[in-house]
Amino acid sequence: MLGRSDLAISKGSDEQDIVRAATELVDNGKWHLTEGGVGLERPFKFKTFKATWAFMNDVAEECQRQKHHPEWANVYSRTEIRWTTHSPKGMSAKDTHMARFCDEAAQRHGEQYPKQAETKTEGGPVVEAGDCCGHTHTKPDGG
Ligand SMILES: C[C@H](O)[C@H](O)[C@H]1CNC2=NC(N)=NC(=O)C2=N1
Repeated sequence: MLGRSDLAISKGSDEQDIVRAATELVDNGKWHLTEGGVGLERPFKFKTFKATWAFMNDVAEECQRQKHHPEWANVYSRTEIRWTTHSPKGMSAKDTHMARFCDEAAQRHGEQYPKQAETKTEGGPVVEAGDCCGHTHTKPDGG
């Protein structure tokens, strides 16, 4: 259970709603709080680059509807997504909404579960090239 003091909440937000939603996403979900509790982030992995891109496209369409953009990175079949509100700075209902949207969209696109060691991220949405350029794929586009 997260408390009010774990989060930096964007001014003008319903604080109880944010604490409740963030608790659900972190304690009962796969998201991590970013530094200072200003946002939520987590890595996603899919079977192919094509599936990853399709997922990111769905997220991008919802971003347009919500007028809210992510901080994200993509390498091959992985994407790392962070939701935080820049103005007013902190976590807002748009961030918790988008995190939930990502969970649902990822399921639709056949999310693969990252290994435990890969679920913790430090310092930003940067994904190591990792398995994208190894010897496991023979097709040039990897899938
Ligand atoms: C006018 C427009 O709604 C604002 O600039 C929005 C756009 N998207 C945004 N996205 C994020 N993540 N934070 C913001 O503060 C933000 N502001």
